[in-house]
Amino acid sequence: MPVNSDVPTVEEGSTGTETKDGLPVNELFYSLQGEGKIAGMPSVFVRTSGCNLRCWFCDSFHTSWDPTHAWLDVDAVINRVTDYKKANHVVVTGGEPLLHDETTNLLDRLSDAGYHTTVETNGTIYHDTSIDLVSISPKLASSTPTAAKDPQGDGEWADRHADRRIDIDTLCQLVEAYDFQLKFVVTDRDDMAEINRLVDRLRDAADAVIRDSDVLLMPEGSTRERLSETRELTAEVAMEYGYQYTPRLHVELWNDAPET
Ligand SMILES: C[S@@+](CC[C@H](N)C(=O)[O-])C[C@H]1O[C@@H](n2cnc3c(N)ncnc32)[C@H](O)[C@@H]1O
Ligand SMILES: Nc1nc2[nH]cc(C(=O)O)c2c(=O)[nH]1
Ligand code: SF4
Ligand SMILES: [Mg+2]
Repeated sequence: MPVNSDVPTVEEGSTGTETKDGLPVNELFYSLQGEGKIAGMPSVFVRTSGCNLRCWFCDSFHTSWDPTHAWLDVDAVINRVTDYKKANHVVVTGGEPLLHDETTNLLDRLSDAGYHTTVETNGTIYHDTSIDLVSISPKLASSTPTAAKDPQGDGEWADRHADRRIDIDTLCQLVEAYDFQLKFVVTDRDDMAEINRLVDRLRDAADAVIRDSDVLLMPEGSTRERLSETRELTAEVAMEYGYQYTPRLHVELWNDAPET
């Protein structure tokens, strides 16, 4: 279901989806989970629009930098999910799906209906809801949209992004409440120092065990061409540090096609 309607005006500093009834849905589709511990699993994806961060590399530009969506109520989302008869897994992603209070209702309803739920989140927002796997992707300094890297402006989001991207208390809440994976986007070997520091801080602060196998390294790249530049380096550092490498199966299979 491509969704492309009702584009809001984006004020400076807004998430791009100020409140209205229902959920701002950018796309809803059936694919294979491409990333993480359950990569390969047939899954329905619900992609909400609006984000509190602005990674320069965001592969979902139309949920963050230029949010586009239709407003769907939870019943409508559930109806569309149940159209995919073979799916037992639902991935709720974005944008930042936990920005929207209504996402908690969606997750509770999906769980009541018997689905396994994964939430893909940047780890800056906590909600008490029905999540079987929280896939946390904390954003590293290398994700900051500096003037040189900003995809559409002059670095206006850089400070706000840098201030918001890591919130240790919220990361602790998430790993304490749910089964989790910590999925870091690797752009360069230099990212490893920050990843190790953050994992150490979390191990100190959180009342949950964080195994090396809960730490996943994912190569940056939203195209096959870019992935071919980052994946060997990412595989090497995964072996060096004992963390798990995660592919981006959907990019390998379908490149940057929408609804994959
Ligand atoms: C679009 S984000 C949506 C969920 C949430 N906002 C987040 O960042 O975790 C979905 C996943 O794609 C990853 N991602 C986004 N752009 C990427 C890129 N260019 N290369 C690799 N991973 C990327 C994010 O880190 C996250 O794990
Ligand atoms: N196939 C596929 N797997 C994914 N896993 C996480 C995704 C996301 O955008 O959050 C994603 C995605 O966009 N497509
Ligand atoms: S946090 Fe996620 S959705 Fe938001 S800009 Fe970064 S990658 Fe995109
Ligand atoms: Mg994606």
